[in-house]
Amino acid sequence: REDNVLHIGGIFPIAGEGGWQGGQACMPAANLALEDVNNEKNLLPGFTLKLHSNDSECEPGLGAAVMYNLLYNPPQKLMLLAGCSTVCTTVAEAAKMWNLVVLCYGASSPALSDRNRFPTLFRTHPSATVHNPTRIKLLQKFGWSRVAILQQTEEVFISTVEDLENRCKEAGIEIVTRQSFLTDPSDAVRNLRRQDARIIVGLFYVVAARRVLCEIYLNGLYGKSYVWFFIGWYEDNWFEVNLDKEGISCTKEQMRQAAEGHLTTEALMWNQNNDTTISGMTSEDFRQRLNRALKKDGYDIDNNRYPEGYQEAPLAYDAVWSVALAFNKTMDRLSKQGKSLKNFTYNDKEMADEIYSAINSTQFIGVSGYVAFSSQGDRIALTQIEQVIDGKYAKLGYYDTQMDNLTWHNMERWIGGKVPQDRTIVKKLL
Ligand SMILES: CC1(C)CO[C@@H](CC(=O)O)CN1
Repeated sequence: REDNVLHIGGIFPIAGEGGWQGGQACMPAANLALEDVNNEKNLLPGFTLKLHSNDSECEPGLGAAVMYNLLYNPPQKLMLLAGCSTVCTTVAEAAKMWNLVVLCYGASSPALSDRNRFPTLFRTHPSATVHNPTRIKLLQKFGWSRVAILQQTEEVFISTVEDLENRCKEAGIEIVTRQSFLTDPSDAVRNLRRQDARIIVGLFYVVAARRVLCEIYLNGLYGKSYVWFFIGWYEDNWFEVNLDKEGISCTKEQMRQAAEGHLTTEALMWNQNNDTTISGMTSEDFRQRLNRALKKDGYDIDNNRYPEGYQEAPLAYDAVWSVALAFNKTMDRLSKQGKSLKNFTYNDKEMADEIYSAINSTQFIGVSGYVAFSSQGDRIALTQIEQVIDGKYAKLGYYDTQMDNLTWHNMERWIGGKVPQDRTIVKKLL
């Protein structure tokens, strides 16, 4: 029935070039979740959740236009889903004027962890700072107290490095130098060599990573005396592809040599164990269903032709479940006051606060793992550590920051057969 529908808005980055077109897989994932929550008989009984979506192309201006269209065209929306850090920043900063919760399934920018600027923002996508406690844990595990930082001057990496520097200070780890570059890393890498950097944390997008790796090779900053920390969400063979297209002067073999042994950290986005999640599926069941849906959309999954955002699809699926569970909780509370969500209007602050507190306390086992939000609305997530061994990524372990628990498989391999030192050891001549 038309009047028993709860409407939400969805802003997905699909077309366009700049940024992350993750809506290609995240929108189908969100639609699968809508199907599932609406089939869940004891969830929002008597009501149907409906998603009204449009494409932001990961452009904040277009994202704002999509938001206004969703808000100024009936039916009344109860909250907004959005992806891309730039779009979420714009939408979440404006949404408070309509008392709307914004749930971001694809936004990693640390700047979004700010309740003053974004009072109604929640995200199922962890902040990029989630890597930092893991980096510190690994530095401590291998006894490295002298590190260098190499970063690309992009907002997300600038704020991540600030968080990392604070954590290094707290842990008594010296940052011997912090080098940054916009597009050409050659000077920055040469400066690392001059400062005798041995343990280096690198923060850059994947195209810049290939340029850095070739400079590492040319400057000899690789092998048994060096350890590099890279970001783990590049594609697995990132250091062997696009070399001609991007004008990389190193050969595939040289890139492999430079890449051997580096460590990576990344947030876990797919539930790692065989948990039966709140949807009744395991994450592998979800993968099969998503693949079928994407094949229907024309993606040649069997030949590894994945849409962008495949990695983050569980975050979009769980975002819709978060909304349904929060609305369910809110409906129960409101019915005791003789009210209903279907009467929500944009200036109903009380009802907006009910929705906010319901989502704030939402926790469940999803296909992306345990879903819960910090007081800043950030996703609480596990991180995974890998190392390139013989040219392939091997899983070294996982870190649960909340519990300070490192699960380690003792698989790591060092080129020199022992843990590299974080500085040149000058032997005292007797
Ligand atoms: C892990 C990544 C690729 C980080 O950027 C996110 C997009 C964004 O923050 O704009 C999507 N997920």
